[in-house]
Amino acid sequence: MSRADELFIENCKDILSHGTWDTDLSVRPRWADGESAHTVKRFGIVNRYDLRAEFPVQTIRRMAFKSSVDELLWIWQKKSNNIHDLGSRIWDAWADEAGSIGKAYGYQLGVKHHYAEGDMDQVDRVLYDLKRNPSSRRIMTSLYNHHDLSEMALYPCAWSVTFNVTGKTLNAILNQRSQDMLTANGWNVMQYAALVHMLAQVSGLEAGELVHVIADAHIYDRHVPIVEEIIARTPYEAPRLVMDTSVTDFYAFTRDSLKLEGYQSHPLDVSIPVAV
Ligand SMILES: Nc1nc(=O)c2c([nH]1)NC[C@@H]1CN(c3ccc(C(=O)N[C@@H](CCC(=O)O)C(=O)O)cc3)CN21
Ligand SMILES: O=c1ccn([C@H]2C[C@H](O)[C@@H](COP(=O)(O)O)O2)c(=O)[nH]1
Repeated sequence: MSRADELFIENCKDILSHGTWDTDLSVRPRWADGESAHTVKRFGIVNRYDLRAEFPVQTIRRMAFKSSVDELLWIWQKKSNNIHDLGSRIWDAWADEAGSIGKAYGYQLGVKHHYAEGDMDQVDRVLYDLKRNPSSRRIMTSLYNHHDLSEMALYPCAWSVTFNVTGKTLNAILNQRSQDMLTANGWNVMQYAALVHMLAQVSGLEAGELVHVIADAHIYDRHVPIVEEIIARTPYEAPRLVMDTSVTDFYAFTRDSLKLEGYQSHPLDVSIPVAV
């Protein structure tokens, strides 16, 4: 069975049986009908995915792999904060009339900073260090810029990545302050796993481990029946990730450069409501 399923099932069972509900507290997120979106949560979940063993994609529910890679490229490659540059509608609820989500995600990665080696944005700094300073312990990105929080439609959730080169292997820690388990756990894991594979390929490295650290891992009240249904299913084996190996420049990847070969999954007939 896919390791991504195993961990998701384990995490959700833990949250549902030992989690803490915020039903008695006032909360920020709302459902489309205006009701408060409450959650049950566990604090401090750490999941390790060995990308050498298999690609971490859930099979207990069909995952929109290409769409998740498209969002990742929107943030990391296009460095855009405008939904008109995104292929899906997943950020529509947070965009203004011009399509902007404010100074969040892609905007932060596109800001140039001054370093001793020259002016670069955070992505180019990572690409530079992976090639020229692989022994560095300072290869990391951060979207959580307090100076700009008041101008972000939503504060960054998957907010920091620490890269580490060990031998010829590229490992990464994804730090996430808040995780909507049903909507985005599988989504965030597969897109950041894809990022590690892409960065490894253009840096002459092999993808190693993805460590996912989640501070607040929660399940929304209206998601509980859907989670219960999907975690009772029997997972399939993980598919194989096939990458276009001719790509040597991170900026040349497209959503079609990565494919899942032999992806078997269970269909999900209901649509998942997303709390805004
Ligand atoms: N409450 C909440 N949960 C989130 O996961 C979340 C937010 N808000 N706000 C910002 C982004 C938007 N995210 C989203 C929102 C929707 C889907 C979603 O509907 N995914 C579907 C269809 C994807 C497609 O259009 O292809 C899926 O099946 O994965 C995924 C991530 C993750 N983030
Ligand atoms: O990549 C993402 C983006 C967002 N989320 C979820 C986590 C929370 O449920 C909401 C954000 O609400 P906050 O009150 O700001 O924590 O969005 C995610 O899981 N992954």
